[in-house]
Amino acid sequence: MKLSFKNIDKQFSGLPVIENFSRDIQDGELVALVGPSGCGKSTLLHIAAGLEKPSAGVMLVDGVPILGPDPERTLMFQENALYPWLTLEQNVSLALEFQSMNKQQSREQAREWLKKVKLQGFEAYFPHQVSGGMRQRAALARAFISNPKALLLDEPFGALDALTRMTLQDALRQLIRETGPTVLLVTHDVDEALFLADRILVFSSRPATVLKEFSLSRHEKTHDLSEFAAMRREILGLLGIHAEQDDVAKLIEEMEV
Ligand SMILES: Nc1ncnc2c1ncn2[C@@H]1O[C@H](COP(=O)(O)OP(=O)(O)OP(=O)(O)O)[C@@H](O)[C@H]1O
Repeated sequence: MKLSFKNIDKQFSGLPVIENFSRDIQDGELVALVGPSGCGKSTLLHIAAGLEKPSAGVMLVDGVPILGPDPERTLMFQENALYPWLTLEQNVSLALEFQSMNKQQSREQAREWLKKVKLQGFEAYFPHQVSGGMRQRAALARAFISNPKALLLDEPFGALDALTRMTLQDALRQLIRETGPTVLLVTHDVDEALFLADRILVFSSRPATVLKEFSLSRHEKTHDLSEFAAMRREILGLLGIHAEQDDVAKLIEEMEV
């Protein structure tokens, strides 16, 4: 599924948030949006989801203007993604029940997906009975179960500790490889963007415009980001974070000496 932002402007009560944003996200591409807090990244995601209408310009899906939300374009948030009164299995199966699949088939598929994200044995647990990382695994299963053509991820692992985040990034990358959706990923984590993305758009503060675009699609990805050190430093610099403030940058610099 190709997502096209065409000359998008967005204001909230006269406050300009997005100015003349145009980009095509190709079928199967993963594009990360990074930028200062409050610059308008989530707003772009909401426009792609059909939850917000642009003030000017048009949002196209495979060349056709979108009319509103659609399960083909699935949004996933940082937290509160699961219903606390439903078990993990019920939470995951609900995505299919909403699409009118019968309950028994939905539950069977939910169990399959929970297995894929390594939650076998936790089907009957409620969200508060498992860890934050396990909740986000279940949220990933729920996002992928309906086989969306586009995934719109808003800081999906932002609330997790660094180690859990890395295992979840691996799980996400595996699921993306298996199912091939187009992905827009909003993240504050430059390393996450470098690890997952084919392309990174770095935004200015509000109103959001693209300061620079980085292409990574030809690189083989690992969590060892030394290959990306220069790009990483440049992105952090564009965001106003300099090496002396950044522990990982310091570490990489020490390694380079
Ligand atoms: N529905 C809304 N009504 C009014 N203002 C809004 C609405 N949604 C977003 N805004 C405003 O638009 C601006 C951009 O918000 P947005 O959530 O898109 O930023 P962001 O880059 O995703 O921020 P963060 O990284 O902190 O999540 C903010 O000033 C926010 O208050």
